[in-house]
Amino acid sequence: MMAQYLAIKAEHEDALLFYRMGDFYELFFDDAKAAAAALDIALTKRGKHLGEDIAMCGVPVHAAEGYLLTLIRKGFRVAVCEQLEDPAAAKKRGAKAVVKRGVTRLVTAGTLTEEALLDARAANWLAAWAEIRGEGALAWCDLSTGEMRVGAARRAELGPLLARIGPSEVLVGPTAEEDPALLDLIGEAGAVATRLSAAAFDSAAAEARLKALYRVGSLDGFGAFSRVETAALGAVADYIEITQKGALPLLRPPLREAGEGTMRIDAATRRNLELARSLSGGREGSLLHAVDRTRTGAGARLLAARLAAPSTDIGEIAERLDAVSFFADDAARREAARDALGRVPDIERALNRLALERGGPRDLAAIRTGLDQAAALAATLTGAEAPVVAGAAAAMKGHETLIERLAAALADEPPLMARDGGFIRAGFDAGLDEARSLRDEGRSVIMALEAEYRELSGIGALKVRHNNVLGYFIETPAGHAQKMTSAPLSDTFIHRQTLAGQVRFTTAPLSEMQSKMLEAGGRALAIELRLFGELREAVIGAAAAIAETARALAEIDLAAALAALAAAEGWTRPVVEAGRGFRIEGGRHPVVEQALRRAGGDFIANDADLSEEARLWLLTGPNMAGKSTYLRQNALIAILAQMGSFVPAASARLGVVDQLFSRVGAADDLARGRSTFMVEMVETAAILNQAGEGALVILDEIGRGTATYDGLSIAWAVLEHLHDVNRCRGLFATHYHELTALSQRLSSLANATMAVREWEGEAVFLHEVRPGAADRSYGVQVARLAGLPEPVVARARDILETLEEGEREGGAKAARLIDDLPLFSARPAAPAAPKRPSRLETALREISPDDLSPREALEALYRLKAVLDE
Ligand SMILES: Nc1ncnc2c1ncn2[C@@H]1O[C@H](COP(=O)(O)OP(=O)(O)OP(=O)(O)O)[C@@H](O)[C@H]1O
Repeated sequence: MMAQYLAIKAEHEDALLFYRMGDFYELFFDDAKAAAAALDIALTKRGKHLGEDIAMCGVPVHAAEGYLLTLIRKGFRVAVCEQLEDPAAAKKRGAKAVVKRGVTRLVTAGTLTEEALLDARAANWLAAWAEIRGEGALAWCDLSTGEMRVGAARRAELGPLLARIGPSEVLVGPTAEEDPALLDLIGEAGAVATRLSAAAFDSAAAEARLKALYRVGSLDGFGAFSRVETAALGAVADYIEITQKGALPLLRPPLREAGEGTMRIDAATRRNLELARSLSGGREGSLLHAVDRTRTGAGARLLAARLAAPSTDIGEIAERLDAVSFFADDAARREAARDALGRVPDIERALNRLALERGGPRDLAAIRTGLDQAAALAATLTGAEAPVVAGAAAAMKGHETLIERLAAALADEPPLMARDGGFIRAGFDAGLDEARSLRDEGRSVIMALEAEYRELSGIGALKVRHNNVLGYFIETPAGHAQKMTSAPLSDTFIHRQTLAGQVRFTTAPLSEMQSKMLEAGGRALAIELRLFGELREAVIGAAAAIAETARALAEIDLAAALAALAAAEGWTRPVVEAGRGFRIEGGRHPVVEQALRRAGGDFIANDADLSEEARLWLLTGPNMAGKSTYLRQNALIAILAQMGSFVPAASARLGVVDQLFSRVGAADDLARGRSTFMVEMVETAAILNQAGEGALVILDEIGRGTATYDGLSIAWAVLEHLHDVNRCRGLFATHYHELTALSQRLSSLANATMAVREWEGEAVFLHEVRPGAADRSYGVQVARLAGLPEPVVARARDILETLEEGEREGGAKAARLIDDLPLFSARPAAPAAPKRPSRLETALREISPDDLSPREALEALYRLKAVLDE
């Protein structure tokens, strides 16, 4: 057995080998050590190999999925090695024959399909990056839903593309070893990199692989792909072959995605705007989380995809908005649709599990229920004019025959696994009904035998029981053993087993009945499995139409969810048009607004108008006044509008934004050995080099990470460049008030500020954006609010006053003033500061209590009191 193990393991060096032994998957050697540590399970020993103990650990087969998931999440790959024959068959070959085994599947992060291993509301992408002589292409595929995409991309575009897609696993060629920058990009996107051989990326071999994968004779029907695109697709196909061991998924034809057509948003901007994840890494706090009202997993996945890639096609955006309007205008239809959607299972994933021969009766039932609900839903959408809704409604119909067949065949609540049987409805198949009734009659015959044997033996405690080892048997308390094993009863009862308290027997009629039942049960299961296969074939035969229906359901779910969101949150339909307008009235930040509401606060709405004379806004204002929130809300409104959603504003009219950049003076990126300021500058450089006229740029306190004058100079030059060269729309928040003077020189730069009211020496933030420049920063007030010790606040206030005075009176004076600042006199409040004793203290010290008579003591007390009252 060890020889067999080692041979199989040698073919799967880079994966943990789950070696099936009966009811367990066992792991050996280093695999066992790694898995025991990762899963926190016991590490044991089993025999010796080359004189050393063999480390071993195991997981029960019925609970394997949970362990698999933990291992995959921790970055492992797992080869699942099954027993390919019945152990009894091996025994027939000889007592020492080893059961045949083979790897039936390689489980990796990008190739999961099981419901339990997947997040229902997120896609699971497997991507492949191919490069041929300087040209690159990325292919990406979701095995669980059958989606396949490909797009040419330059190396510089790969980061943003990976950030948008968020794959779990990226396949790369062998040269990636010498390409740490590529591996970094993949790591940053949160994916594991898997290296394949150069042959996997061979574009000529790729064609043959793709033909086999799609079961087509020619790829022409899919459109023309470049060599490098074909290579990337081929690598995905190769990996599917390796990991699925021959099971063919139901992939849709590869969809070509050119970079055009979607808003370009790089990884830093996505992080910054917290589109799919908050800065702390979770879903909570992200835009996606705040806007997700979908009722189905497929709807949630579509929402995530749209939010990750807002459109730049005005017609497409308008059509999507029409669909949302349709549901926004008709609350009754919306709620009816959402109710129906709540009952729709994940058809897409069920379909693909069936195709990969990993599906069970429950997946068939999911298709039955899903198609049935889809037809009912389509009936409520009649007369819809919005083309997206009308198109979806049409795609949701036409499955009557299949629904009827599945409904007639399947039990209402079928089991997960086909091999458990019991999922075909009674009355569907005469042969099955007959086998089942034979099996069930057997049970009543056996129960009748029990009564008969009780009478025969005169033992009232005699019982007929069943277990998996003996099958049916007769059991009596041990006290009756003598009687049962002597004549005349021993003629009927054949001894099987003696336990501490009981003795077990069988009889000829019982064994005979049992084998009849076994045979009938086996026949029933075989019939069920045959029917399962037929139903599965029928479903696979209609796969393309079912997939269409699934997509239509997701589309309706998304439109109805966005409409529900708009109705609940008071959002309005935006206008997205050609040109470079950007006019928002009463805009709000969706995430901050919801958080404030939960805390019982109100969000103050603000306008923005980046029309031609004021393309760039320079926003000054105190800390905590709401600058960052305002900047981001405008970017988020553009994203929402272009993904086809209503927006949190009283009105919004936007010229299409084709690139979006957002930067904040970043946090240290120590892991990559870069300082805050370096990161900030690298990212700013990317914007200045890339932003075109259709871009929207959001810069929050760029330049703050260095010395004041360096920072100011950089911010100044960046602003000029954005204004004169990039000529894009933008919002620029800064603490450098000096920059406000630029608005006189730069024709399209406007100053705006956050309104603050001073009240009893404290700053009250009104969160209102107004034209003009801030007069001061209120940093010291904020520091005080934050609980800085009072002496530090007082000292800061002194220094600030001195510096401001210095600034008014010129540089040389300022320097002198700083020299003059009474550094030590500013510490009077510090507890350790030396003080001159007061008169009362002096008087107290002069008293020596031991030398005083009671009367003198009283007089001293009067004296002290007098000093105090002086
Ligand atoms: N429009 C608004 N209405 C109500 N509250 C708001 C609004 N904008 C911001 N706030 C509140 O003010 C807090 C601070 O906002 P924000 O971080 O945007 O300030 P900031 O000016 O960028 O501060 P800093 O300069 O310190 O980064 C937010 O957490 C939010 O609770």
